Amino acid sequence: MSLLEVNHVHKRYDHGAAVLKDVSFTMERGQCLGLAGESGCGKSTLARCLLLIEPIDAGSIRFEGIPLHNKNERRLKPYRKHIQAVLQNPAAALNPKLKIKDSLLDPYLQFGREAELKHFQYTNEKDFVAQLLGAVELPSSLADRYPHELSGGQKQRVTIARAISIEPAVIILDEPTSSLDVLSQAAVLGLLDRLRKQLGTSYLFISHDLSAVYAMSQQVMVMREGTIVDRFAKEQLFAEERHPYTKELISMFE
Ligand SMILES: Nc1ncnc2c1ncn2[C@@H]1O[C@H](COP(=O)(O)OP(=O)(O)OP(=O)(O)O)[C@@H](O)[C@H]1O
Repeated sequence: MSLLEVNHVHKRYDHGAAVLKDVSFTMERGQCLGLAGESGCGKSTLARCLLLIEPIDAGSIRFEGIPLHNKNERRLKPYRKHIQAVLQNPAAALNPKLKIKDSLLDPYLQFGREAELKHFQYTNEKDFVAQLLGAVELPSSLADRYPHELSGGQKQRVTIARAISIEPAVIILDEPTSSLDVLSQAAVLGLLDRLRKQLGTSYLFISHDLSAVYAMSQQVMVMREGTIVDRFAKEQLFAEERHPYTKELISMFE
């Protein structure tokens, strides 16, 4: 059984045109599945549907075979801990009024007891926060700072630490490095890759940049105007049977 199974999902915003059109795919355990496509094609909408923030209009989303789509909040709560997110703008993702340690503890306080941690151990707040900061290669001295006292790269590492804190099965990474400079981008991508291997987490890695998706993923999907037009193993990127749109995206980074 696949970890996450998306079947024939359709989505439109009120009175607007269809944004997701018959989207189907599966995600396997421990893998990074990439999703590339140009701005506005519906990638973030798909991310929000998978994070159960946006309802879908038709189709299904299953986690370990259990349907999640359009369940009420009470019935969804047990599944929210399995699917976490790291989004484009870390400044917006962190509450400016909370110290880093309090942002880091938030998911554990919400879901920790049910999370059955294997890699991190919770003995007390201070030690747990230090373990999380260590995992993303930040000093524990940052725990008492506020977000505005951190660089963009450090903030994004904090949002990654927060996402992994309850060891979710899936992390949706929606353009996680696009607000960072080139050096920080490479460092954060390297960190994400190491953490996936260490923790066995599955990633959906979303980017407009096919070369970043290629670098991170074992399987790649290409989206165009709300439809997945191509899916292939990374090694098949340059194969003749690639969709013409994939070839167009490849030509942009060659
Ligand atoms: N909350 C919303 N209400 C109405 N329309 C929306 C909403 N969010 C997104 N859209 C529209 O849905 C379409 C897809 O947007 P989406 O953000 O999913 O694309 P994207 O591929 O993630 O783009 P980008 O890479 O620029 O973030 C766009 O036409 C956008 O204007």
